[in-house]
Amino acid sequence: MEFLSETIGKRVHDPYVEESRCIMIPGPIIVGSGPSGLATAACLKSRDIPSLILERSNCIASLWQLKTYDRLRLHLPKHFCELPLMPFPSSYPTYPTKQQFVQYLESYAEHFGLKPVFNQTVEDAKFDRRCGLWRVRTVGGKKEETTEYISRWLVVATGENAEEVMPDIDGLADFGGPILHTSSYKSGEMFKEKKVLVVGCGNSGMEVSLDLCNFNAHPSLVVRDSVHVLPQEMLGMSTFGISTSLLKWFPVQVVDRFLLRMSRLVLGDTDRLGLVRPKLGPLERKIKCGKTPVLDVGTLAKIRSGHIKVCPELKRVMQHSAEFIDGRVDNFDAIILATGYKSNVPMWLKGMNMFCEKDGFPRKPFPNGWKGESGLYAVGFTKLGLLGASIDAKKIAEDIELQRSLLPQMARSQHC
Ligand SMILES: Cc1cc2nc3c(=O)[nH]c(=O)nc-3n(C[C@H](O)[C@H](O)[C@H](O)COP(=O)(O)OP(=O)(O)OC[C@H]3O[C@@H](n4cnc5c(N)ncnc54)[C@H](O)[C@@H]3O)c2cc1C
Ligand SMILES: NC(=O)C1=CN([C@@H]2O[C@H](COP(=O)(O)OP(=O)(O)OC[C@H]3O[C@@H](n4cnc5c(N)ncnc54)[C@H](OP(=O)(O)O)[C@@H]3O)[C@@H](O)[C@H]2O)C=CC1
Ligand SMILES: O=C(O)C(=O)Cc1c[nH]c2ccccc12
Repeated sequence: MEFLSETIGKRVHDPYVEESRCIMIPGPIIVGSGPSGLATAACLKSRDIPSLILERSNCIASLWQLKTYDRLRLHLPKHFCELPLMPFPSSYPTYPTKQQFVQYLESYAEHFGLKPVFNQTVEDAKFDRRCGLWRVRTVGGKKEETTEYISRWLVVATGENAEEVMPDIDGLADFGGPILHTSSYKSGEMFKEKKVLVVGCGNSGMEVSLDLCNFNAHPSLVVRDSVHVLPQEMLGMSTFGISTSLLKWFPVQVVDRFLLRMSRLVLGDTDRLGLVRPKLGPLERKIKCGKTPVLDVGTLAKIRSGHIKVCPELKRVMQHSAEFIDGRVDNFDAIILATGYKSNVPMWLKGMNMFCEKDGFPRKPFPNGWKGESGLYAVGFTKLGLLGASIDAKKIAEDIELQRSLLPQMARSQHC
């Protein structure tokens, strides 16, 4: 098996070998080498099942390595974020830094011998009913060539954050200063003393605003609607940990009432700061609408002290300023779009009912979204972060092992 995957690896990387155009894969094809893809490949490997990971970028965990800011830390305690079969080093702090998390993922890939094929963007994946196989077409490599990979199983691990959401704001194209999405923001270094408009108040908008303050920039945060802000910890424990424990015993509405009462005690009345709370509670809203509550890591204090201004919805943007729906106009030097991300599955996975065309998520909600038909799987679309990805990965590996054991011996040894 090892030998075969190596041969395949060579063929894939060798642009002069004729067969590299169409490659039969002995195990599942996994699209995406983020935490979800790596976790699935590791769980498969632990069951002696080889897999091939296709990754559009040139490294593992590209979201974490290329699209996040320097000061990012995990905002859930580390034991909720570790991948299956390998814990975080005990020397890591409760909330590891981005660099530590990436180092952990690098060690994880090395430990399980995972070698994704980089620079391979999956542009099309179809199930060929005539032969019962998946045909996955990629573009990439030095010569931007097309390759077709063929397998019995396809694991979608492209993530909930595959593409940036770019908002349609009147006049944005006329703005004279820099406009960047949070996925390109590294630090506030280049914004010292500048007035920066941050559009969007999810965790990214909140944390980027705080980072800007720490670099002596002057951020204004657009809160167009409502938002739940919770303390990262309460009663000396993580809010996320308390929530998951309580959810085992109480209905979500009861847990939400408790969280809101505690938040009020720890953070005070956030409505007074312009951060109006939604009608649905924080966990119920996360489950029903996929909106992650903000875990406060210091932004509220900066709003309270006036270092971060809160603004209502934007009406329009002009060359050096912005107008808000309350009629207020203010000057800005730069705009940061903290407007979130979306799935890209509908762009490349064709003809399968498992994913919703509109939002690119599995139609069945957690815990049932991981398995589709014809050997199709989804990992990391649970809206439960890394914890959800680990749960999916384990189930997928177990299921593929079962499916494989049902194949006739001949087909198994021929890997198709
Ligand atoms: C700033 C930020 C902080 C976060 N912090 C936390 C946290 O503390 N805890 C937590 O649990 N979750 C957190 N999350 C949620 C995040 O979704 C997970 O941490 C995790 O990255 C999900 O892993 P994934 O593998 O599913 O997706 P990703 O990490 O997005 O990996 C998907 C991979 O698929 C590749 N890909 C996409 N499309 C294609 C294609 N067509 N062809 C080939 N490859 C493709 C991408 O390049 C990428 O490498 C955070 C998210 C962000 C944006
Ligand atoms: N430390 C950590 O662990 C961090 C984790 N994350 C995670 O990464 C994921 C992505 O987070 P994030 O990037 O914040 O994205 P989110 O989708 O969570 O938030 C996007 C925000 O942008 C707002 N928005 C969208 N369009 C507009 C518009 N036209 N005008 C004004 N506001 C707009 C949304 O408002 P509305 O709600 O009204 O649609 C929402 O508040 C989340 O799961 C988050 O938890 C992010 C940063 C740090
Ligand atoms: O950080 C994220 O994006 C996650 O999805 C994990 C997460 C952070 N805070 C939460 C609150 C409720 C459920 C999941 C999360």
